[in-house]
Amino acid sequence: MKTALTIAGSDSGGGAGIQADLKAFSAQGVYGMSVITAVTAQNTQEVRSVQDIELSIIKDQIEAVFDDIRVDAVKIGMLSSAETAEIVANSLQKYQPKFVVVDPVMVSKGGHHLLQLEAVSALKEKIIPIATLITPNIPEAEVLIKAPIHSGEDMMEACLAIHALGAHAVLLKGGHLQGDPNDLLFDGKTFTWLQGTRIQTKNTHGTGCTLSSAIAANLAKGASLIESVQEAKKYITVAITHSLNLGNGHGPTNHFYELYNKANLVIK
Ligand SMILES: Nc1ncnc2c1ncn2[C@@H]1O[C@H](COP(=O)(O)OP(=O)(O)OP(=O)(O)O)[C@@H](O)[C@H]1O
Ligand SMILES: Cc1ncc(COP(=O)(O)O)c(N)n1
Repeated sequence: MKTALTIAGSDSGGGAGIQADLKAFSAQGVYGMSVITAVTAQNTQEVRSVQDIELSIIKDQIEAVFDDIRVDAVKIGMLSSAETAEIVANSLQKYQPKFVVVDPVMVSKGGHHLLQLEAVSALKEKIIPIATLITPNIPEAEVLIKAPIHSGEDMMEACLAIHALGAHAVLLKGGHLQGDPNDLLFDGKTFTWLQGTRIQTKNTHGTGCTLSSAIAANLAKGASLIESVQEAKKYITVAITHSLNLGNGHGPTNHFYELYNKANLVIK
């Protein structure tokens, strides 16, 4: 069985972070493992508090996994602090995983900072250069390139600028722009648009976590970058279509694998 490792924060509400990542790995038929960087006390409405995990424990978790178990792909989510970003980058240096998908998580749907502002430069300098693929949403990309993004043309410019920071490929998610959520993939040579159809729901907690984990799972299974992104876009679209009305805020997406396997959806 292929394997994937998520390095991310825990969401007690189960909709985002490590919990979403492991659900997505399982639904994709990949064995999931986790390194927890921070514990959040969170539900569908808010992040109440955050406890960063001690740096030595983060390093130990990474080493415990890699020293014993084959890791076919890594996904990185919430990093919280500059120190955590650095210890993750330095620890991965030793093991050189083949695929590293980075979801540059910055702010929760409820507006809570999940990456300290002063940690953005560590993300740029330490983590982006080791990314096979980085998957920012529009606000995250705006922080990375320090420029506003309003149109498809702006999205293309942003992909080029983020690629220049050292990521091998960029998937810029268009969900935060008006209209249909079309995402743009740049692999260093070619631009590919992934067309979406906007689903009218408030239950989109953890969509970015789910998408990036589904991409990592497909890379682990040996799919190409474009195939992995298309399969993951299909997965997140089905997961949002059947999202769950749990809690009073942004409910979670639905990882029930039978829905996905039965869905006759083609992403172009
Ligand atoms: N309402 C929607 N209907 C269909 N697809 C959507 C919708 N909202 C987002 N998407 C898609 O879901 C994926 C995740 O994008 P999004 O922009 O929501 O990420 P994100 O903001 O990083 O998510 P999060 O911060 O909740 O983890 C993208 O492929 C995006 O196009
Ligand atoms: C631990 C953790 N990781 C990531 C997110 C982002 O998800 P969202 O933007 O849907 O709040 C989150 N809320 N919590």
